[in-house]
Amino acid sequence: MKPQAGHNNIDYRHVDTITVHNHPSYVPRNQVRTTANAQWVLTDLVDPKLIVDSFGMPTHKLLDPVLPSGTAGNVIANRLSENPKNQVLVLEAGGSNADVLDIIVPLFCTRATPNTPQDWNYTTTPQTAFNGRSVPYPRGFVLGGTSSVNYMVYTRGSKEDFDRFANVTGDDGWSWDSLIPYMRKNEHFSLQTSDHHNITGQFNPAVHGFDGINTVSLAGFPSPVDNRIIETTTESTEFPFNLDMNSGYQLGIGWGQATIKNGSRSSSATSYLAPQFISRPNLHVLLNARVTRVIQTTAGAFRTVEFLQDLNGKPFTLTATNEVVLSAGSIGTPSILLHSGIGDSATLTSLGIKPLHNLPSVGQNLTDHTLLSVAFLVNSNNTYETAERNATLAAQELAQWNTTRTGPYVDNPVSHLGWLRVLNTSIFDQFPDPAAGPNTSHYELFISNGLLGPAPPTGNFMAVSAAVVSPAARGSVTLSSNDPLAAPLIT
Ligand SMILES: Cc1cc2nc3c(=O)[nH]c(=O)nc-3n(C[C@H](O)[C@H](O)[C@H](O)COP(=O)(O)OP(=O)(O)OC[C@H]3O[C@@H](n4cnc5c(N)ncnc54)[C@H](O)[C@@H]3O)c2cc1C
Repeated sequence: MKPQAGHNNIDYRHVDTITVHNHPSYVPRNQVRTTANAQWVLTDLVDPKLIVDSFGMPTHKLLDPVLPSGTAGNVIANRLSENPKNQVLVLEAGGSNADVLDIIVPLFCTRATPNTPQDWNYTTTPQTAFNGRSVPYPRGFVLGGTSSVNYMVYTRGSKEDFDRFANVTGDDGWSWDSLIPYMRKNEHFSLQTSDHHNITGQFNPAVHGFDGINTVSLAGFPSPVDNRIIETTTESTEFPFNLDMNSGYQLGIGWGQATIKNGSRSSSATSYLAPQFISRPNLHVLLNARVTRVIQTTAGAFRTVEFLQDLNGKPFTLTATNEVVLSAGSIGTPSILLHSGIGDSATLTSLGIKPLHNLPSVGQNLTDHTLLSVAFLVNSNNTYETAERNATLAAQELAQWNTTRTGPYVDNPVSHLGWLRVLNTSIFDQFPDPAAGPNTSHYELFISNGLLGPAPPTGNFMAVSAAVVSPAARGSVTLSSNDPLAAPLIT
């Protein structure tokens, strides 16, 4: 399936150091710079140490990387623009996140994807393990990227996960101890929930940050399954209670934490590009700008970005005087690199793309946590399905959310989480344990008082969704052609 074309409304906010020629809808705000080749000019971007790609790993040094605006991209844009000397431009292929109810109301997160205007609407190639089916592979196509469409569950990796990054990279900067200050710096843990309930015993304050930009909160509306889940943890050794699964030790069952602020989604667009930040004169955002390539400016340096605003129109280019940060996510980043001639040279040549840098690992080792939602029929009518089938009740609950930010719509559907390991470990006599260590889970459970998705005509449900969080399988992102608008092959 092809990615969606998006809208062609252009949102130029405070673009004051950039010149655009031949673009009828652009009216520069104040300072205009004219360049001989009619390109856009930016100044002073980026501390390379801050650059991360979609896996949270450093981007390839070749690209000291203008910013696609995803979850990571907006964080970097915010941090860089703290320095008034840096002029930062964020380019986003999708549209604005503002006023899109399905990506604001937490309970509506299951409607945000797949097959919506805010989704790239990718599908995988036919998967042998799925009996030849191809499945949706959602990615946010909107300001804030996937943080604008995800389920908002706030989870850090385990200490062992981060320490493994440090070992693999040989860079202690990726260890848990090195990164925890940054996790705190990101986080504004809210001590107040929408229903003002007592949150003592539902999290561990010692492991959180309270002064950051991205709000994290506990549920603000009680779920009918709350007590039963907590009772299970006292009755079963298989499912022990964990006060805070974000402490570095993740095993057990505990209360869900979510990137929700006052009953609304906190994405990297609403937090890191909030009004107090987007009003900075040196932070600029351009929507509906589809990057097609980065272009080599001098040997080994790619400082020019090519992008389209009209998918059938002529491309624009802009050149950063310092560097370009490529943060287009786990699918977008390798796609752009490959179309730019950075990848396996032989494969690129066979597609008619001129190879510029032989880097066979680009697009390889795609790792993801496959999730399957398991539904249980329940004999209660107090589940999400009831309101979904009753338009009057749904309208009342939405009105309650709208006026008071209370009621069931303030939360995502995941009340509790479990991080667990397979019980029968004899399989690891034959295969290496893919988890980072003995205190790191193999699978994650998301517990919800209803289905994660549209309600069928009858029945009430409880869902326990399972995600494989230490997968052994690896996939890839490759190109089907040299057309940068063609969807990549996700295998
Ligand atoms: C349905 C779903 C639910 C999820 N739920 C959770 C959850 O509850 N908790 C959790 O921790 N994680 C969750 N995730 C995963 C998490 O949201 C992502 O891993 C994370 O947001 C990725 O961030 P990123 O910065 O790497 O990429 P993204 O946030 O995807 O950012 C990439 C950005 O680049 C833009 N872009 C891409 N290509 C181009 C181009 N050519 N030109 C211009 N712009 C481009 C995209 O439009 C996007 O804005 C979920 C993911 C999905 C799909």
